[in-house]
Amino acid sequence: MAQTIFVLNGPNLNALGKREPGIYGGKTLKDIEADCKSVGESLGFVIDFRQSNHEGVLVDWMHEACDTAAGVAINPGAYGHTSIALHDAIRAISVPVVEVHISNIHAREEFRHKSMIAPAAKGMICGFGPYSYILALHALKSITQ
Ligand SMILES: O=C(O)[C@@H]1C=C(O)[C@@H](O)[C@H](O)C1
Repeated sequence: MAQTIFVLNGPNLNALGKREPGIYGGKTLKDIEADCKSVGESLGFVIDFRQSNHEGVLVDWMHEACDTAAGVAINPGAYGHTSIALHDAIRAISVPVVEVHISNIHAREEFRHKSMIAPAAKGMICGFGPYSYILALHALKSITQ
């Protein structure tokens, strides 16, 4: 039976492809979704790929994942640096969560260096471009056997 993995995306990630391509690359979120679904299938996962610009929606999806998914990969966007609500949502659920960032947040502006959710997550992958998502799927495979 294939396991479902939620891949959640936060604010402004719907603009990938147009948004600062020098930092985030030229792939659209649709391109990344296709990559995740293809690799996910090879790992025995069904990928439920979603994006919202709204913090509370992401919190609601985190709770939903607890009931219906084996794990979560989340690129929280800027909410990664600010959201106690997402931190608490991750602590509230029993499935593993991997934080993903396309860019290396530690090599950027100071305000991006801190993650509010990494301490609650299983781990974080950042800086490998869109491939960061693929690495997160492999990480989830290794801990959801
Ligand atoms: O690299 C990324 O995917 C993250 C995406 C964003 O939208 C930023 O607010 C984060 O600071 C970095």
